[in-house]
Amino acid sequence: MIKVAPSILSANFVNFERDIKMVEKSGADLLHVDVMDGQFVPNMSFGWTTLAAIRPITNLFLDVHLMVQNPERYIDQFAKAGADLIGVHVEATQHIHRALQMIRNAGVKAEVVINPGTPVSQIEPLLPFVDQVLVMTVNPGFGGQKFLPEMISKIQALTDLKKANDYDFEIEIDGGVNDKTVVDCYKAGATVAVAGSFVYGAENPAAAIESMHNATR
Ligand SMILES: O=C(CO)[C@H](O)[C@H](O)COP(=O)(O)O
Repeated sequence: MIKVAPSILSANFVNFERDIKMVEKSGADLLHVDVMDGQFVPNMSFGWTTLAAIRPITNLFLDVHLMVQNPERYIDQFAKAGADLIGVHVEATQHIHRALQMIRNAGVKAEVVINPGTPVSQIEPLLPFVDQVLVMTVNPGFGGQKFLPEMISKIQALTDLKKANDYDFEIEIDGGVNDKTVVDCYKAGATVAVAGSFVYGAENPAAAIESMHNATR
């Protein structure tokens, strides 16, 4: 079954501790932390000082998605703040390979992220060096958007490359994911699903997480 990563972008920002502990108790497999700089995406969220404050309050794996222009500038800070994985967008830097090397050198798992307008071919040379690929299933910047089904063929293409070359990376999806949209993504090979509004907007977040698990058994 797919691993579910609630996105704290949809949590209550003055009640992070309550909202993070709540999803931990509700069966979340990891925690997705969305960092937005107001430049790579039109929205802003928070930086590494917030991540450092989150680290001691949860045992969940911290999956940090940097929606940040030139993320190399901040990799060491996010690694020191307690990230378990750091994701960087191929569209956000001239030196994606260096950025991924910096992440691994900091002792953290490395992820490359692609926007809906970016083809898989653009990251093919990087696949031997990553622990996870994030396929954005909305244009990044905001929670609560509609899932883009055209992205399923990209998940399948990554799965095919993974099998053909015996690569070892997780495939994560992010944006508009719920217990319905997750099904075809899982069938195409997605292994981790980020869910913001579907989990935090639910009357019963534990049931929402369970429904995603059940839909992918
Ligand atoms: O990266 C993101 C936005 O850029 C969020 O993680 C994503 O949108 C999750 O929100 P939702 O599940 O409500 O679509």
